Amino acid sequence: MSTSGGRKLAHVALLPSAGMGHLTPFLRLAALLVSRNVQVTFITPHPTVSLTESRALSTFFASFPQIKQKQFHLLQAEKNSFDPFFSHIELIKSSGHLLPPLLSALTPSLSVFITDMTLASAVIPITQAISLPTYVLFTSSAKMMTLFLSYPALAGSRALDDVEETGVIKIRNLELMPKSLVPPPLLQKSDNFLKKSFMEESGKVIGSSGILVNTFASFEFESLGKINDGEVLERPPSVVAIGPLPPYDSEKSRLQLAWLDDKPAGSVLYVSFGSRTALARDQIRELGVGLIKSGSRFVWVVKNSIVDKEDGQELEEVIGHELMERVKEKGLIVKSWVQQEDILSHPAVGGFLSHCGWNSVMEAAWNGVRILAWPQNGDQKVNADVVERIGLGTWVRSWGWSGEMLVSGEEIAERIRECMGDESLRIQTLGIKEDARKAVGFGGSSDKGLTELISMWKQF
Ligand SMILES: O=c1ccn([C@@H]2O[C@H](COP(=O)(O)OP(=O)(O)O[C@H]3O[C@H](CO)[C@@H](O)[C@H](O)[C@H]3O)[C@@H](O)[C@H]2O)c(=O)[nH]1
Repeated sequence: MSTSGGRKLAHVALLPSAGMGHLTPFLRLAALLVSRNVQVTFITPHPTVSLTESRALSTFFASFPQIKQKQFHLLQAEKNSFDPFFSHIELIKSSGHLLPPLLSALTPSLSVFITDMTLASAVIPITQAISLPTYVLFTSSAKMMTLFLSYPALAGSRALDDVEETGVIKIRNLELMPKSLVPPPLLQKSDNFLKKSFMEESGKVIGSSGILVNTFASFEFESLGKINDGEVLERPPSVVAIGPLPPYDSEKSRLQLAWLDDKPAGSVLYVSFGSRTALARDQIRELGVGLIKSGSRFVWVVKNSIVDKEDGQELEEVIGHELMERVKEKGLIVKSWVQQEDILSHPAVGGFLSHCGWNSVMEAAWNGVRILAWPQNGDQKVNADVVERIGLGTWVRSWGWSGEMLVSGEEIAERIRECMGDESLRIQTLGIKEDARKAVGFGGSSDKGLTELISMWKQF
């Protein structure tokens, strides 16, 4: 705790997990806290997995000199998972014992620590040992949180065995969750990273001082209400919706937008599957065919490998010469990192073909851009379900999980036409944008939630 003009300031340290899907909400939260007169120390696991993460960190610290950066040098470890981001999460966790000296060297002493839900089991025992109140930032939806918090209990009962027969999961007093929404690794008998992570982290998150979640009350009213009313766990930690976490100024580059500038309002479809999802080569090509046949204008971000450092191929090699030429007639196609916020906030952009990574969902809500959902992995079907129910977009459930089927260009084109031509969806998404802005605006639900937390932290 420190003082400014005689008033107490809270001092908060943040420790994010691996990948832009986890780093971005932590950076946005740090920026938001600074704007609320909170002193922030940002702990950066070093090295990062992707170049994009290290670039985002450099830009961030250059823009926020008042935020103290502390590098957390990770142990050298063998990669033991097929997914580099999962390996890195393991590495951060196994380096956890290096945190105490780093934390005790921080001045003034910390009021609160905030970490990611994927790191809770390594961090919370350490921070509890030094009586440091620790919160978890849940970077996915509140609906996904219902599954996350109840998973150990489900795994300990017959619920997961019965799912093959019943086709649904029953989480205490909640509406039944169809098996088709649940990430398949969570239902496998064999051990895997996600299952292990849900088992280990969930219990520790339950013992945290509270959970912050990047969503807002009117968007996920039911899930938030059920968690806080004790209908998921008998005694849940308090869950506070603080989203959508707004982008900070230096996230905007305004570099790539010339192509969009002369396009009619709402006429362009933005196509991206987030920071770590590469479609199979044949699916990428069918998607290209679909985009052309849809007749829509588009900006398409092609991703060919999970980690950017490993992608040495040229765009033309990935999508083929002929398709490349045809695509150029109607669209802008890129194979590098784009500033998604620049694109989604551009008036020409009216639709988003998205995998429904939760940050992308919140960014679409923030900008009032309708989603055509094409979830691929993990939490993304649960998120797509939220999107569809609230009226932010449409979802073709039959497209399945990544790699389950090859979705034809013809089918993709038809769905794009439907989504982009849906006037009522356009109007609904504008209403959601208003609600999103209200939630974080002065006196809004997320604003109030964060304000209350900060005043409590000042007392710690
Ligand atoms: O070229 C790009 C690609 C992505 N982004 C940004 O990167 C973030 C990506 O996050 P998200 O949309 O959530 O997707 P993933 O990168 O796939 O995120 C991972 O983390 C999320 C949060 O836990 C989960 O919901 C996802 O399923 C998981 O894959 C967003 O802020 C995007 O705006 C860009 O700015 N430019």
